[in-house]
Amino acid sequence: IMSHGWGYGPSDGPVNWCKDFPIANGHRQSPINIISGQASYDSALKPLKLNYDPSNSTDILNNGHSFQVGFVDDTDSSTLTGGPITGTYRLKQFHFHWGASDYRGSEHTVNGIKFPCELHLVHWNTKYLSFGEAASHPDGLAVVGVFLKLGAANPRLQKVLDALEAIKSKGKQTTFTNFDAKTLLPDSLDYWTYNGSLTTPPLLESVTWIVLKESISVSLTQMGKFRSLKFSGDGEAHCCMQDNYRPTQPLKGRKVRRSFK
Ligand SMILES: NS(=O)(=O)c1ccc(C(=O)N2CCc3cc(O)c(O)cc3[C@H]2c2ccccc2)cc1
Ligand SMILES: [Zn+2]
Repeated sequence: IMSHGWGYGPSDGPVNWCKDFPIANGHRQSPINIISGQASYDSALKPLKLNYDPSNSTDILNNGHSFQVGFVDDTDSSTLTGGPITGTYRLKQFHFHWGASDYRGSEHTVNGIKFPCELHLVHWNTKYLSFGEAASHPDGLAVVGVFLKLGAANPRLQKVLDALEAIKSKGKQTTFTNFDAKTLLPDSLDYWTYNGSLTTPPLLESVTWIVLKESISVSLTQMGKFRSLKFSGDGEAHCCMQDNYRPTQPLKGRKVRRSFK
């Protein structure tokens, strides 16, 4: 895990990231507030194609600022194609951002509305040799964002949440195989898209964001499971993993397109 030095607390949080990562004040930073009435329909946008092979999931890791489920990405077996992107992007990992309360936690917002949680499925452009290489190019990454909305318990989340018992603190990792990430997606793949960045340091401006209009459900109890994780490592002062989201950033003239009428 990269040396942190950054976090979501009062001294190492988003307002201070610009000191070590000046690109924080760049022209294509994420997340943003999506104003639905200002997103223009683009008939040239293709449907999203997500082909995920469940046998590619490998592990689940508490990296000290979220937890992520990793995938083997040495072949084109779990890919994103179509949508606003050209070429083939490989699934590398998915992770979440969430709040300390049910009224915040998502990174993107819609008409100023915050959701309690947001899922990010991270893909990298196979025209580059690796994720790390792709991350330094403007068309290197594509992240699919899915909002989680309070409601009935989501059975498809349960396998992920049950695995959290084993990775409570920073640096903990356990095997996590045969997980079909496609089961986390809503029925509709209608989306908004815009050019942005990683929402965590190094905040690289290399992400084509694809934010789904339809949300998936999460229950209060399931939200409690997210919040049972720790930012801190074993033996360190206990620090609940919550509010691990970056606030929305200025649009700076960017256009948000939508794939749906
Ligand atoms: N929220 S997000 O914009 O969707 C996002 C996507 C990918 C990543 C990511 O996979 N990595 C690799 C692991 C990692 C670990 C860190 O401690 C860290 O500070 C950043 C990351 C990022 C990362 C992406 C690109 C280059 C270096 C690191 C992070 C966030
Ligand atoms: Zn993220």
